[in-house]
Amino acid sequence: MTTAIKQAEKTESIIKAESLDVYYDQFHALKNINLNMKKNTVTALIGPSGCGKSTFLRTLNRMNDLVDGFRAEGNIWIDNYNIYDPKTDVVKLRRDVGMVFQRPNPFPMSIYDNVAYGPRIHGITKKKVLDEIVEKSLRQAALWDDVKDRLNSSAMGMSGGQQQRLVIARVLAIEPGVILMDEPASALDPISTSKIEELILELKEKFTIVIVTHSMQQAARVSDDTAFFLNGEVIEYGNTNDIFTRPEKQATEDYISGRFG
Ligand SMILES: Nc1ncnc2c1ncn2[C@@H]1O[C@H](COP(=O)(O)OP(=O)(O)OP(=O)(O)O)[C@@H](O)[C@H]1O
Repeated sequence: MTTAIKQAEKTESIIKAESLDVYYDQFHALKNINLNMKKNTVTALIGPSGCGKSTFLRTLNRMNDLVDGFRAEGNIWIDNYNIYDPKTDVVKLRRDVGMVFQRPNPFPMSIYDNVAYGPRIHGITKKKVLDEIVEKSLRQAALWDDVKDRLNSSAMGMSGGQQQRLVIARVLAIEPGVILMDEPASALDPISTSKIEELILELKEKFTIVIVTHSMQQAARVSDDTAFFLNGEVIEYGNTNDIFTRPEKQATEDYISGRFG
């Protein structure tokens, strides 16, 4: 394969929102969103509270379907399929598009069983295969060395930062292409936060990541592209370095310099 082709593959867009409008009953929560995210990149969604970041993130694996009064118009393409097509297999979508929440939410079971949970649900029963998946996922989540001698201990005995990396390992075990993260480090101490940030940078080699964050420093450290949301609209979207050093819109500049939000 030539370098040019590899490069083209790397920059191919994997997530595309086209004229997306979202409503909660009469409330117009997202207005004409158009974003085009490339494979193996990290996109940060920033903006003040209530501007629609989480709503947008949750439309990417149809988590909002469960919310009363939710309605989406427009299209979201992930890996060339329209996820709002009525024929979409939502179970498969959620396997392809994993999600990590603000508070670590390990299941009350062993470390091993947390990671093996998804593969088991998807029909994998052979111990040897599960062992391999568990080890690989824990290694990818930079947790293997911490826990390899206590795989059968309860996940509830881990620190908050370890629990969040375990949750990431649980997501990785089902081999998604895309990982959504909703403020994944906001409940963690600074050391655990920097471990999660390092992990994000490693994971983007294999996955495409979309992260909601309230930390401008975090967005600047981990993301390639940034979308600035305000009142349900994307005000500015582009290369993170450009957005942070020479934003085109006054509102973006005001937000990133801490003048509101
Ligand atoms: N289930 C819901 N029903 C009705 N309105 C909702 C619902 N979820 C969110 N909203 C509204 O949609 C708007 C966007 O909310 P959203 O949670 O997406 O914002 P956000 O930018 O992620 O905020 P934060 O940074 O505080 O998490 C807000 O006005 C919120 O009140």
